[in-house]
Amino acid sequence: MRLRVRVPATTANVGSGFDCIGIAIDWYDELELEVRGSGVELEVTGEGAGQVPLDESHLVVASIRRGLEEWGEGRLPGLVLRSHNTIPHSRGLGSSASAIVAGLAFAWGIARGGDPDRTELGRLASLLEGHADNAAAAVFGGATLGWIQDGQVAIHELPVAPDLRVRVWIPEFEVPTKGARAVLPERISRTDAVAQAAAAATLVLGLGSRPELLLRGTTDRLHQPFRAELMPTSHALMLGLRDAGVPAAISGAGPTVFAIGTPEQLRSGDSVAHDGFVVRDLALGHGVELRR
Ligand SMILES: Nc1ncnc2c1ncn2[C@@H]1O[C@H](COP(=O)(O)OP(=O)(O)OP(=O)(O)O)[C@@H](O)[C@H]1O
Ligand SMILES: N[C@@H](CCO)C(=O)O
Repeated sequence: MRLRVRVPATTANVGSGFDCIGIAIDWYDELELEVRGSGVELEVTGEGAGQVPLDESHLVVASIRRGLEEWGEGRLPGLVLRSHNTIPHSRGLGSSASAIVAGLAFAWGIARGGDPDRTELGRLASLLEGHADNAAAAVFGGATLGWIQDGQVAIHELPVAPDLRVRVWIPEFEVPTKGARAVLPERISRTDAVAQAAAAATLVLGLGSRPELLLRGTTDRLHQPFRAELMPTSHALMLGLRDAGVPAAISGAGPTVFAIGTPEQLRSGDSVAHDGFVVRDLALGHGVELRR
């Protein structure tokens, strides 16, 4: 059996939607899987090559195993996995969620065949990742609202106006998500909670049909201020872009800076200095694809 998976990069939080709003972007990892013989053989090219493990602890292989426990017989068959990675790791572009979603899509193909049930894929991917924002977007594509509460996963696709585009500013340095979560406070004030809820609702309106609300909708009091010390140059760039009118936020747990808006809104940041960052203009992405 041979299977192929194409899985998008994602940005999470989008400022106000911490741990619940995610957006897929048209930037993909491509993976091929051959089910044969015994043992696990891995070939990794591109991002993470020489860094990710080449045994069963590899995140894609571990996710295949987990998916087979859930949907199949549980036993990991002999595998040859070729992973062509373009999504940078630990930069806030959802590489770990993409790897988990890819592994689960393969598991579905092995155990069940046919198109994956996206709700089921999103549920398990969110639980494996620990939060649903990147995982939901990687599974469904476009923009999603996804969260985990009391062990239950809820995912809804969000409407996005067709003229919205994405720009990312990617630095060389990495910030592992684990470390970026460790600096977050356990509690926030009621004032901040109200501001965050209002901003997240405003973000949904902005994405759907009112781009002039995106600048307000991408404000945040829950994570970005506390993570600034881990990524001072990203934080300064994000603030500079916002001063110029660009709806910018830290992408996921950082350190990439992300903006979504009309082409005109994104152009308003063209003169903001961004030394040390590589800029990419992108569209929204499709959800994971599984092919034979
Ligand atoms: N394609 C992949 N294959 C194997 N392991 C991967 C792959 N992509 C990511 N990983 C693992 O996930 C780690 C990166 O996960 P981490 O959560 O720190 O960052 P991220 O997912 O890129 O960013 P964010 O969650 O902020 O969007 C890598 O160091 C690697 O261990
Ligand atoms: N919502 C997550 C995204 C990173 O995976 C965070 O900000 O920690």
